Amino acid sequence: MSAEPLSKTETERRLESLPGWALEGDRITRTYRLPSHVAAAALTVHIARIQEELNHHSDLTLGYNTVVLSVHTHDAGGKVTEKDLELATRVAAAAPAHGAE
Ligand SMILES: C[C@H](O)[C@H](O)[C@H]1CNC2=NC(N)=NC(=O)C2=N1
Repeated sequence: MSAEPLSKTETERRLESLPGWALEGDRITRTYRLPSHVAAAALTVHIARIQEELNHHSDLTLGYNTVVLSVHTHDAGGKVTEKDLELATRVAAAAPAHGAE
């Protein structure tokens, strides 16, 4: 998978198919709200497994009933690449089963 930086325009176009995800500076971000703290913790573990599988890791913050992801590609100088979008797509597919919104 390409680790070439994507343009702001291209990134925002791709995020149109990822509801709730946003481009903030040079990162893509998403806040998930969960039914409980334990549900949020379980989603965090699930995301960690996906990140290990992809060998691509976000900053992942567990709150009372939230999970916040913020990610860019270090190997591309901290810019957004296809790898970030792949991670977002995988997380977006996994989150609903946890009751995430
Ligand atoms: C050596 C290892 O493959 C690299 O450090 C991986 C690990 N996880 C990563 N995560 C992110 N977000 N960007 C990277 O460039 C990256 N590189």
